[in-house]
Amino acid sequence: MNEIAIRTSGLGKRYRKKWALRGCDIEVPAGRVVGLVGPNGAGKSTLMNLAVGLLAPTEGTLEVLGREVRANTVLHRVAYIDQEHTMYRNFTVREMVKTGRKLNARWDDRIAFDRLAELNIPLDSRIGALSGGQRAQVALAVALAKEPELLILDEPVASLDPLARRELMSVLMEAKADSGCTVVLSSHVVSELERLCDYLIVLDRGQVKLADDIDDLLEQHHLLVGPAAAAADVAGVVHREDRGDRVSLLVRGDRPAPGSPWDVLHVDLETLVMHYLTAAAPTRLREVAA
Ligand SMILES: Nc1ncnc2c1ncn2[C@@H]1O[C@H](COP(=O)(O)OP(=O)(O)OP(=O)(O)O)[C@@H](O)[C@H]1O
Repeated sequence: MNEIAIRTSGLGKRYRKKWALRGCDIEVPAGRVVGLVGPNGAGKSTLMNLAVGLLAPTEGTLEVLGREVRANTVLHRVAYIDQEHTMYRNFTVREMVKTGRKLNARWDDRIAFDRLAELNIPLDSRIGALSGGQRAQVALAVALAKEPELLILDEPVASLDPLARRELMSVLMEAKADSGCTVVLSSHVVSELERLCDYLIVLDRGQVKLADDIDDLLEQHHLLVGPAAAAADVAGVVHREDRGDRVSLLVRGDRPAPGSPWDVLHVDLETLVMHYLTAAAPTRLREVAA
């Protein structure tokens, strides 16, 4: 298996005059569960669509599973579930599985049928008659029957209620444990990703703000709270919040030496991401986030 599942260099995609993604340099290690986060319009779907060959780059390079993405080079090894869990609504569940078998060279019916049986999803139901949670489960079962090495899911739980979200994520994690494939999933909800993912990519207005192991990110960052007058001496400040003569700093780098004027606090992932996004955001967004 390749050690890098997705490698991009200077990757960019422009729609007419507007860049949806630009200067994107990432290396996603294989076998990981990757969270892709960012506000609306950050470029998450664009990056995912590039990775599965649904869009062509405007500039830069993109390799998936060790090969440059061109029509059909690697796509039989990649499965993609879009935000709408797009499927033929008039097909029955069984017909969806059969269609998958016809369309894919690599395919194992049993993977889909076993998962659908475990979830008590009737094979003769029409897709359009299923609940949102069931439809998402069928989309996942069909994607897994492809035995993908890379599974990409664009906001897979956005339209689901909390119970259906939990069930889908638990099936996803079980499948990941069984197959060892690389999983990339996007979400707006960082707390949801923290439990599932071990690698994080943060996008904001088409730019990569962070791309790293979650454990490393948490290890490398800390919050310093102390006198505003001492802030100028601190290196690696990502975000600053002033409160009178006190200041709170999100810092990437070494912790201060003992005896410094700073209280050092642990930072959780949600706070970390929010600070990166507000650090880069226009004033209006900073006010909303405060
Ligand atoms: N087909 C298109 N034509 C023109 N502009 C587009 C098109 N698709 C996306 N964009 C623009 O590109 C930018 C990135 O969009 P993208 O859908 O990749 O963001 P996203 O992070 O997935 O957003 P969301 O969380 O809302 O789904 C946005 O400004 C969007 O308006």
